[in-house]
Amino acid sequence: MPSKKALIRRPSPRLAEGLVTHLEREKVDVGLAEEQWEAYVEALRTHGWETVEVDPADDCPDSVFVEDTVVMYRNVALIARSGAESRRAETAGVEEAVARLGCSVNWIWEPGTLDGGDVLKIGDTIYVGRGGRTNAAGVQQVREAFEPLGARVVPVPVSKVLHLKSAVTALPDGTVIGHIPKVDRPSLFPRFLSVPEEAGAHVVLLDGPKVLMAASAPKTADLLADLGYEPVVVDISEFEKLEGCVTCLSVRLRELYA
Ligand SMILES: NC(=O)NCCC[C@H](N)C(=O)O
Repeated sequence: MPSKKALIRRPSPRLAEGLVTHLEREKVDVGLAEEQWEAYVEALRTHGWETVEVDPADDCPDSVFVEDTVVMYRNVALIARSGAESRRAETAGVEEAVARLGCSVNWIWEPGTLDGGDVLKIGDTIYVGRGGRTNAAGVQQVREAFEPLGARVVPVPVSKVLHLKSAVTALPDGTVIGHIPKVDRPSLFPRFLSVPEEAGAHVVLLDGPKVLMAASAPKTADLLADLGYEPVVVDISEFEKLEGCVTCLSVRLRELYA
């Protein structure tokens, strides 16, 4: 029976100092962000995910975006090396957490850079965004880490948004969804569905037809409901001000041996 564990990390009190690259900086309400984070975690739990809290990294403003620190494939945790130097200290606590869960641990090494937000797995295909945070050496190291385990790595250019998964994610049947103005090459994906909102491109697969989505994409939620999915909606406005989305607040671990 596959495990359903999800790594999460409590927001830093310095969250408001988080990086912004493609957006104008807006004031972040840290108290509201904490409430939104609790509701996000509760939504995961309600749908059967056991949440595993990584030790907080209070000095790292962006540490809540735990997805960027590690990529899981089967039982292997590949510890990222962020393209943003200010985020590199975040990995220490994550490394401890995945080791405690019994994962094999591997690392992206210099000169490679990789943010987990650039990695989209669909079955054994691993799309890796080559953009502002992930370089060619990072892509190559993902190949070397995971292709011997049976994965196929497909590099994808990313120029319009922070990460690949800011542009596209995938529905339970593997259809890739994205908001066309933000996707560099939709034709790289075998099945692509365009959605009407940028935030509509972000779904976390919860269970069967249930998909976790942001409240900022109501038209996409309607579209997906019309296609037979069951959107579970959370408000993550304070994280969106820092270019975060629903995917980046957790790392789901589905194939642990323990
Ligand atoms: N995977 C993600 O979408 N992560 C969001 C990271 C946002 C953070 N402010 C950053 O710029 O790194």
